[in-house]
Amino acid sequence: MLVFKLPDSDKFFCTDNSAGVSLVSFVSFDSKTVLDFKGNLCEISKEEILNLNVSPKSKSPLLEIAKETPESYAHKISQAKDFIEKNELKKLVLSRRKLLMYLDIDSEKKLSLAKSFLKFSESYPSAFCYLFEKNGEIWMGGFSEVLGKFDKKTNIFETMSVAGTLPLEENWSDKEIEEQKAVTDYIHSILRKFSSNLKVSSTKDLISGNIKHLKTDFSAEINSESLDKIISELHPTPAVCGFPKELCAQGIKSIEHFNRELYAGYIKVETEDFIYYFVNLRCASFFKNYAILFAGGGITLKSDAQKEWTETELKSLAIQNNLVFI
Ligand SMILES: C=C(O[C@@H]1C=C(C(=O)O)C=C[C@H]1O)C(=O)O
Repeated sequence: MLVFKLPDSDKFFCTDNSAGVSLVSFVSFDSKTVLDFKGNLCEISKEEILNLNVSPKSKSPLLEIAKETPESYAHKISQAKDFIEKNELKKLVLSRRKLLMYLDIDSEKKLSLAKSFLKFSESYPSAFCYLFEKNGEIWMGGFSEVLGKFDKKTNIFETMSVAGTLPLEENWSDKEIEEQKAVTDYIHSILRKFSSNLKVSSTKDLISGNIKHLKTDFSAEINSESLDKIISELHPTPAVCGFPKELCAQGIKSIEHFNRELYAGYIKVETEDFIYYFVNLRCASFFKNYAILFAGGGITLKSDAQKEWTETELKSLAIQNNLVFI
């Protein structure tokens, strides 16, 4: 079962499981896992979504997940800074998992994932939002960061550099500006190999609920045969990993000590006119009595551990604030 909504659209879609095509695929952060959803895309109403029976069955081994605290995260941030210094990097994106026990919230009520998905979709109209259940796993997520959007008719490829995070009322500092520039420079260096007419926008604010990011848009005419290569070169961008990517992915693994799974991977969606690749952020996996929320942020030598913790707390509220218990 999969339901999703495209950015700036109020229509919901599902896949009909028919054999042959797979128009939606989830690719993990390390690109090793690909979850294909079979069938054509069909519109689905809110009423039909509410009738879906999506309830987590499995209990994941809770004890394996050490509880992250501001102190333990500060220690990881200092390890990330050592790694940045030693390897002369611009940034490294560190993340954490937040455990949310439903029973702690309200023991009388039950989580409704269908209602939560609809509320989440309403709260983030410009985001790609999804909810799926496959092979006993349930994930929900959504964000407006696009790794790629390819127009099949015009061969125009669009992408964006999104990084830097602050609460809405705060002003940008050099830390966020440098952090986002590292992503912009990286995307630029790849796209210019594939297109001679690359257009780059000015940098603007991207508002996402209670926080904002810096965003630069790219547009380029490409050869359709280059599409897969462009995506594999772009992913993971320094918005979710770092540069050079293999070294940074190794550093992240040794500091974070968990498998990111689908978090910070991407979701490929093919429609009649476009092929989209959405960055899988602001997401969570759901179990019988708790959810694991994933959130991270770019670390530079200028990072303040307390602010980085707050950033992950604010990011995890995208999911947390939209959970509906009935
Ligand atoms: C890593 C995440 O977000 C990414 C990292 C950002 C940052 O470092 O400021 C901002 C937006 C996203 O590109 C996340 O939401 O977990």
